[in-house]
Amino acid sequence: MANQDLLVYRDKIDAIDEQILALLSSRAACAKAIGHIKQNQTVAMPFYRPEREKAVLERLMDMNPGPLPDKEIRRLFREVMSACLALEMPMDIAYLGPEGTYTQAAVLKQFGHSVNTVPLRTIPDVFKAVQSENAHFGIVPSENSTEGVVTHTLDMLLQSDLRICGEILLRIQHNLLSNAESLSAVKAVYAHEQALAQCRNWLNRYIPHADLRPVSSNGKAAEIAATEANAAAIAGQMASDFYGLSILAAGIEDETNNTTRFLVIGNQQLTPTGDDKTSLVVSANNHPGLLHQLLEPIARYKVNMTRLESRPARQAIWEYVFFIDLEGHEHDEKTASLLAEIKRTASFFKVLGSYPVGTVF
Ligand SMILES: O=C(O)C(=O)C[C@]1(C(=O)O)C=C[C@@H](O)C=C1
Repeated sequence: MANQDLLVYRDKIDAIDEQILALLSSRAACAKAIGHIKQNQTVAMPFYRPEREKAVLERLMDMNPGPLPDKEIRRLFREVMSACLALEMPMDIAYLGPEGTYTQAAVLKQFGHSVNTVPLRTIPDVFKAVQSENAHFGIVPSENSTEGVVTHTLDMLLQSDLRICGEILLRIQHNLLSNAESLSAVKAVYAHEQALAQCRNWLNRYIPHADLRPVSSNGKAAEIAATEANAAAIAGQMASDFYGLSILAAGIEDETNNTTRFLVIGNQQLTPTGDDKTSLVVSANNHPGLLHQLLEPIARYKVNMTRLESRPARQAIWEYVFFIDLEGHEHDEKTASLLAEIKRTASFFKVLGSYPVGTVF
């Protein structure tokens, strides 16, 4: 009898799948039509519209009746839009490699699996690929749990004409990946030194006998663990799939809730979504109270500053440049007048981009 019920539900699922397929095909046809419209404009119209994608995903999560959790709805529709965008324009996305790193996971979280991902060796290489139009967008770490603030990215943003077109927040889960039979068989653990530091308590407790070996990236660690007997790597789920390693232990970080931030860099100006951030870089001749003078308008406008970073300036005329993230879009009225005030006091002022606030999902 139970089996009979099961068959009834399978029949229902078959019928529903047919409807989903028909609907997906209609959706894809609409995306193709949008692609033609975009292609036929006299003024170039961007194919990738992160602000629209954000609105689509949020609307569906708000409407979600269950039982699928919002996170799964987001993931499924993320992939639907990724496939639709690929019909309009196949996207090449450059990122800081190697494959299997958290940066690659960030690419897939933002763009889905239907893009062509291009791993590059350095952050300047990623900027160059986008600048020379060898890639549509680039993904670089900004504040990385494995490197802290990524100063290279800040330096490149200062020099380059590219803009920040998005931020990607990724919850980092460290796993112990290995082909060893068991934890007791693991003789060496490879990882970026920060990942080793973040898992220290767990490593001391469960594999105190293992030799800890820092390497340049967690992707590199996984590559070594895939070939060396009884070696393990600390890396994300992606690396386990990519290098064919088993997850010997999942979620081994001492501090859970570990989120890192990546930036999407490109040539695109995005329109406001109502929930945006603006990144800028400012400097002025050094004098007592300089920072206060630059920041005072932000307090007066009651705008939230989500980040402040100072970097030694390359040119000697300014000693420091300040990287500031604010809530709001440069084309919002309030943000625009705040930016105009900051610009008046600064001798150097550059908006790096206005883009939708990222979600941790
Ligand atoms: O609305 C658009 O402009 C589309 O191109 C459609 C669509 C989608 O599939 O919903 C696809 C790609 C864009 O990045 C945004 C949305």
